[in-house]
Amino acid sequence: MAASLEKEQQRNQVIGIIEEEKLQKQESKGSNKITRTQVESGEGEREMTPTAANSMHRSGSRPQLDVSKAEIQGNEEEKYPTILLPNQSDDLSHLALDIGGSLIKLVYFSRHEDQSVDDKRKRSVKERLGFSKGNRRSYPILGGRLHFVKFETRKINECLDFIHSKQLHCGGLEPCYSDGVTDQNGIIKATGGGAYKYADLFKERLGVSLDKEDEMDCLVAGANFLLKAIRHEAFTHMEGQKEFVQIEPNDLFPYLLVNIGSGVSMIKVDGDGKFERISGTNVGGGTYWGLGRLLTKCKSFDELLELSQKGDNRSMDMLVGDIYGGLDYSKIGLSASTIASSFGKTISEKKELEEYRPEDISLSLLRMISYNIGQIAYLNALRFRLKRIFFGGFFIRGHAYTMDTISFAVHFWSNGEAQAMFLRHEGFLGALGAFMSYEKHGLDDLMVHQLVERFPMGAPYTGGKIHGPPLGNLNEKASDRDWKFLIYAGGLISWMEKFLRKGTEITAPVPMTPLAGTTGLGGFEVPLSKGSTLRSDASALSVGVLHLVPTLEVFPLLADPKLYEPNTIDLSDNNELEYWLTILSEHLSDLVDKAVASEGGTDDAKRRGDAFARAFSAHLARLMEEPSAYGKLGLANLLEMREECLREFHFVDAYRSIKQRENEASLAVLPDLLVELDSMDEESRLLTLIEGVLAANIFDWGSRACVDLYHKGTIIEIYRMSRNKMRRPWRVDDFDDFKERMLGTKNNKNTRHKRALLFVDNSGADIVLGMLPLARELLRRGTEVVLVANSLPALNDVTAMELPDIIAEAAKHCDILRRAAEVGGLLVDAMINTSNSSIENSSSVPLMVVENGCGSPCIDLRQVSSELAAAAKDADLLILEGMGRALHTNLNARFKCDALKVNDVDFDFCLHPSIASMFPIMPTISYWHSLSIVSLELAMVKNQRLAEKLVKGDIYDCICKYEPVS
Ligand SMILES: Nc1ncnc2c1ncn2[C@@H]1O[C@H](COP(=O)(O)OP(=O)(O)OP(=O)(O)O)[C@@H](O)[C@H]1O
Ligand SMILES: CC(C)(CO)[C@@H](O)C(=O)NCCC(=O)O
Ligand SMILES: [Mn+2]
Repeated sequence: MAASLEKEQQRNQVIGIIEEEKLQKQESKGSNKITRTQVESGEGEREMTPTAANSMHRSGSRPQLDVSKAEIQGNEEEKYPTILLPNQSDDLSHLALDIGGSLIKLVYFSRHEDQSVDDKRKRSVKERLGFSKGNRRSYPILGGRLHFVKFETRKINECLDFIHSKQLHCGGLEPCYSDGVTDQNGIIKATGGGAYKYADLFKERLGVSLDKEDEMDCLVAGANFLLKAIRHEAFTHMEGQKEFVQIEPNDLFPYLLVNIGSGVSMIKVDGDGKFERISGTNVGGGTYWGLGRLLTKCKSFDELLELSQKGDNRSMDMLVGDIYGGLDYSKIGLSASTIASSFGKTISEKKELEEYRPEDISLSLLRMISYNIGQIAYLNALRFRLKRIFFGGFFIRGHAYTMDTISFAVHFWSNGEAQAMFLRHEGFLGALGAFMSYEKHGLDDLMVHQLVERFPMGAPYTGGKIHGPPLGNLNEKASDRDWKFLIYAGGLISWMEKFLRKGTEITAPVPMTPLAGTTGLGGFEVPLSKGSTLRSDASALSVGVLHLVPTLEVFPLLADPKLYEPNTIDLSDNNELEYWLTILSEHLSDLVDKAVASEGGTDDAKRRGDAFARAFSAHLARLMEEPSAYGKLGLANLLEMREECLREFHFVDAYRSIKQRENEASLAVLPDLLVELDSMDEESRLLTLIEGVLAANIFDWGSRACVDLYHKGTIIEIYRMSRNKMRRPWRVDDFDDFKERMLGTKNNKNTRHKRALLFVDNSGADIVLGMLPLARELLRRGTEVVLVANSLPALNDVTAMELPDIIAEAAKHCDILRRAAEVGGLLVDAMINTSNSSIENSSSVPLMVVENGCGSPCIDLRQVSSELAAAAKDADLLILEGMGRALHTNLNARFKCDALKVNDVDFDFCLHPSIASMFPIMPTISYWHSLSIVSLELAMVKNQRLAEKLVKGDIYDCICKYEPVS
């Protein structure tokens, strides 16, 4: 009863919105009242320019934004003011379809509320730094997520159910009434033959019209978008080796696009919207699947492909050797193992179909078709002198052997001149292109740094909504079947329940990469069937959800964003990967304990903790088997995945209570520390401050060795112990040079820095006793300080949200901090003692807090928050603290201003050979000299065995490295 009442209310709301919008439209026809808003939002174009040739067609086809009550936010004089759409549903979704002969591909967009609240801190930062988000566009930016899903065309009903269950056909407005009531959002972009064939079915079942977009247009638009906007979208695949390539957007054209769907289209692409379909072949994916099904009685495409992995085509194919009595035909370059005639061997034998192994049939067929397509592609590339060939379409299905075969053909016939490349979103080109044909999505001018790809780590849907593929896909093949189950169960059974049931079945997935030896001159060897099972559906996990975050920006102080590589460690080295995967898996149980405790240790929390552990281990196992399963992976991505996985299992902040406890304990001793510091002269104070940063950075819950320490002593004991160990000279000790830059020499007083950005790391002692006192020193010297902290929790890192309270507490004991925080607008709410007796100079530089835009212990400076980007504009000193931000990432980053990197190096994360080796042999990073960069490396080594072995030092050794401008 209650439910139906609620439904009715919602329905009235929806109708209310629609009615209101109609009203607004009528109004706008009669007067110019809201035209500005309309023009800015893109909606106005339709109303204002009815004469434009195709405006009728195009405007009608666009899912509409609800612009009722729209108002300009912020300054009217701004060139591109942000428009607030109070009535626009946050869940506005757009859906586009590519309905092919074999598969239906869906790309849909879901908008998610900006989780960060627009709090006082944010507003004051905005005021002070003078920026407003989203000033790049003249219409509201659609931040949200792009999801990729596919269904078999023969099971179109499942697709319709899916769309219906998620209300994708009506812009995500909930609830949507397809039974008779069709709202104005009932138009969906669609491409592929099915856009024609199934138009009536969509109308009938969902009440929507399909707006047809040309298939070739869409393929090209999708490919161009992916190649320009997604980092490492393309890769080569030769002899089992996958290598990601980054192509410069201005060096992309011309190329040949070969889309291997049911049939094959070959398109010469010369630019955006500039292309020609130069060829095609009817021998394609449909041929393999169709013939294969008839010949092997396989029930699914994957089953057929899986069979091929155990096949030996020599029983089917006639080889050169079969014809030449075992000899090569070397005169024309054919080895005995070259296939002379696919399936040719079967003519000379008196065997019936049943007497052949289905495995061999499948392999023979796969090779015949892949090789043929590769060869035709090559010939067409030759016709137009195209060097690059990109292969898309779901025939490829991320299957190593298929890609190797195609690559071999291209390489062999072109003598290495042409290169075959594959796309991670292989089969979604057309659907993406259709999606992009909605105007004013702004998708076409989204830039690389505004897209973040995330893999659903275990939670197929949260809050009752499906966000990604179901869990079963981790090692289950029947993805489509699962979808159905989940849709119907959606809301009734939580995904967690399902996971817990499924969890026991999750095992390390089986590899599908045949290793070396697949190809050889003039022919192929039999694939090494290392694994007998085919990996779960490629689209399920090889392609993540694309998060569109229009507010992300490239950190403006990067010397050269093109050369910037955040990850210090290259995980494409298998030993590295193995080392880090092991570390993460060893940390897991400890992390789960923390996570469960953070949620009060309830039964529910325990179950989720258990599920999280299983999901994350499964991902680690998967990566161990197939390192490039998630595209090009850096350590930063790996660490972020862990945090994301926690969040998916609803662990908002696993270290919450630890952080709180440590903050309190540290704040309690802060006054004493400040008194101690104030009694020192400038020089010893600076040294003590740097020691303090190093010592306090010992509180790192990412490190095993440190975690063990915490069980043995109080925070303050450990901190004191840590500081007492700071005996100089440190293992590497350039402190004096740094001091000179800060304090100058007797004859030469150095100028102060204008603004320092301090990238802070952990909560507790690290921030309170380490970084805050350092910030205070800079403030005292007249340098503005911006504390840069995480947007979301990660390990025990302090977040931007938490900082104002910590600062307010600290400010109670310190006038310098208090004034600066006041000026920086951080103390609006805080109840602090306002007696300003002893400080004579009332003009203070501000202390500010900005969020960095990420939720991981590492930071990719190509994708930072607009706050940080704005704060960076006037900064002339950078201090990067902690191993995540200054070591795992950004160790090699080059900046446009002075940079000070403060790392502690701890056992688990940092003393891996690759990193440790950077410290004893400092010249390896000597190229810093060539830039105007001042950097200081401060490191503490926290493992005896490794310290001895690798740095020839002792546990808790410190490294302080400073490089002055040359
Ligand atoms: N789960 C699957 N079910 C069916 N076919 C699959 C599957 N996975 C991969 N394939 C292969 O992918 C092909 C379809 O690829 P794709 O979706 O790119 O083409 P399509 O759009 O359906 O076809 P066309 O563009 O020719 O109309 C199939 O013919 C088959 O070879
Ligand atoms: C007919 C299409 C374009 C449908 O996607 C595709 O299946 C295809 O390109 N087939 C090959 C037709 C040919 O050029 O021989
Ligand atoms: Mn197609």
